[in-house]
Amino acid sequence: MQENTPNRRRITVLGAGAWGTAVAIAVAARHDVLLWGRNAATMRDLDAARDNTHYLPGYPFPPALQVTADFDAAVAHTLRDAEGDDGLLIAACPVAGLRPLLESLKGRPIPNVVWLCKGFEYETGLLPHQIFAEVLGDGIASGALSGPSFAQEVARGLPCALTIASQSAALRDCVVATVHGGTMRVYASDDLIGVEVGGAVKNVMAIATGIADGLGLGLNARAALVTRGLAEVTRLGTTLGGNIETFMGLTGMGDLILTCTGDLSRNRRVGLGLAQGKALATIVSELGHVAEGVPCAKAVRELAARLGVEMPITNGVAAVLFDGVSPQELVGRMLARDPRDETLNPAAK
Ligand SMILES: NC(=O)c1ccc[n+]([C@@H]2O[C@H](COP(=O)([O-])OP(=O)(O)OC[C@H]3O[C@@H](n4cnc5c(N)ncnc54)[C@H](O)[C@@H]3O)[C@@H](O)[C@H]2O)c1
Ligand SMILES: O=P(O)(O)OC[C@H](O)CO
Repeated sequence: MQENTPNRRRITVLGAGAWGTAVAIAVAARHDVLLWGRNAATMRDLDAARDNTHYLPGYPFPPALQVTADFDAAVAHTLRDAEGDDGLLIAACPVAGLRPLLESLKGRPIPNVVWLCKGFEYETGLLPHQIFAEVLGDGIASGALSGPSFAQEVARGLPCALTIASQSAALRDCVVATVHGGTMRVYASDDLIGVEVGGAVKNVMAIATGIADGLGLGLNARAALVTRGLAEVTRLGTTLGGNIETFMGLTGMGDLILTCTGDLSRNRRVGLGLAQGKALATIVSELGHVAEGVPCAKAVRELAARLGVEMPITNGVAAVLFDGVSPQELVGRMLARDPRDETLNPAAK
């Protein structure tokens, strides 16, 4: 196997949830990593235990991973060093936290920035790269790192393939040189829209598949839902300007398959809980983690309605989450829909 030995780089991960912690553990095999979290008491616990007992218990921190609640120190860790090398700043918060996090970076001399969150902003319907542009403009090399990746498997060092999407070739090269290697493969793309839409809408499809599986509708129904879900993701993504090819890749079909079928998915577990008749508030509180598909279902329903894009599965999930429609009623509605041609944008018969 070909060895990949990148230069040692200073990396800061902003956000100490499950995914930020897993990525920090993975990159600390080859780099000097600082993991920042906003709660000082929690970060002291992590430091003492050398384990994220709150969000990702059972995966000991490697020696090159340090933790802090000091935001200034966390950002300064990635500043250009005496040799002229820039560090890498990784934003690992949920979509809801991205705007405030980026606001707190304003006016600082920051280097390359990558975000890991998957969704549309609830209030604005914006994708993460659009939030970044609104807050920090286009003078900083930035991009989305996305793809099929459960935190627990990455923290265990199991193989995983991700995509770095950015308009900046230098940023893409930097992330590939830094993160690719060992058990981690990183592919590059310039299709930010396609990559971000795939990562966002698959979470809604995972809730739908969780509902179907929880109701015992069978493997045929699951395959149909994932496939029609991919058509729906692709329809919205191409309307927004994404490249159709991207939806067949890691951040499209790849992440859709993983999240719809893997029981480690928090979004799939939301759907399973809904099928059991649990209230959304109960499911979310039992989960103890973010389920991006919940706010995303509402944001995507509104966006698709504005754009005139047909998204029946998303609309159905949003109806169960927010309008009091029961999972059983949703199944009836989906099966009663009029027939369609199996093209991307069919005319109603
Ligand atoms: N867990 C995974 O396997 C995984 C994999 C790939 C991508 N992601 C994405 O990464 C993002 C973070 O997921 P996670 O698994 O780390 O979530 P998590 O629920 O495990 O942790 C969320 C972290 O963000 C903080 N947080 C919560 N709400 C916040 C807010 N409004 N503002 C700022 N910080 C906030 C919490 O304190 C916590 O540290 C999500 O967008 C998720 O879709 C997760
Ligand atoms: O646990 P979920 O449903 O948030 O999914 C985690 C990752 O996005 C899978 O790639």
